[in-house]
Amino acid sequence: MEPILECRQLFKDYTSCRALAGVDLTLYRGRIVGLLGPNSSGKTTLIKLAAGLLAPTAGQILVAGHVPGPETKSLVSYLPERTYLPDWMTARQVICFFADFYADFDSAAAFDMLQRLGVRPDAKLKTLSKGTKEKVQLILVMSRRAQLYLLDEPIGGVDPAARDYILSTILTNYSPDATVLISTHLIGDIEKILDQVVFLRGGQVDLCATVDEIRAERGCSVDAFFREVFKC
Ligand SMILES: Nc1ncnc2c1ncn2[C@@H]1O[C@H](COP(=O)(O)OP(=O)(O)OP(=O)(O)O)[C@@H](O)[C@H]1O
Repeated sequence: MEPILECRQLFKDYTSCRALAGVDLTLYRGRIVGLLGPNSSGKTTLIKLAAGLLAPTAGQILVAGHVPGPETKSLVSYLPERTYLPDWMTARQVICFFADFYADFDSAAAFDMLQRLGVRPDAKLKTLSKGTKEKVQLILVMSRRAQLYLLDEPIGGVDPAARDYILSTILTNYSPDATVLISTHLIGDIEKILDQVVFLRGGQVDLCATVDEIRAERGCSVDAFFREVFKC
């Protein structure tokens, strides 16, 4: 099976520091993968490279066999760590905007999720709380029929009760051959939906394993294992 994401000796330097220092990683289709690591380990940088927002300093990153660029924009649905939606628009207007912009956007699914999460479609985004804006943004991203979803800290501001619905939405609302890569610090909440985890440390892959392997071989949850591995 062709990998959905491949990194070979991937380096990314900013002017002041090296964020990725030789990442080798292969992700296959049909998985939900947690991208985990302490602050500054390079998670956002890796996601931005996969989304085509940054270019590697050295090495290679491929999405479905393509260098991230115009061909991969239609394959990748990206949720940035910060909200970027225009505040003066309503949720309904941004859904219509996405439907115009992306051929693979499912407006009916988006309105359905909005209703289930109790978000009023005609409320202007600037009147919504931070957590509610995050819900709208996640709904938009997950309503595309993409092959690779890149979610950078998707539910940091969402209350714990809504998190469970959102996680089951993430689980059920994407095509079975798509892969979801989620960067998060909320490991305990998210690990129930993960198939696989990648630990980043200092811009390198420290561990790439299935959740079942961690539970069987380490005898603990991913959250407990992460705390042990990255203990300060
Ligand atoms: N635009 C930038 N210019 C300069 N340095 C940057 C820039 N973006 C990130 N960095 C640096 O690159 C390193 C990796 O940052 P990155 O945001 O990828 O880490 P992260 O694992 O996502 O962190 P966090 O968990 O805190 O969100 C850090 O040392 C950070 O300071």
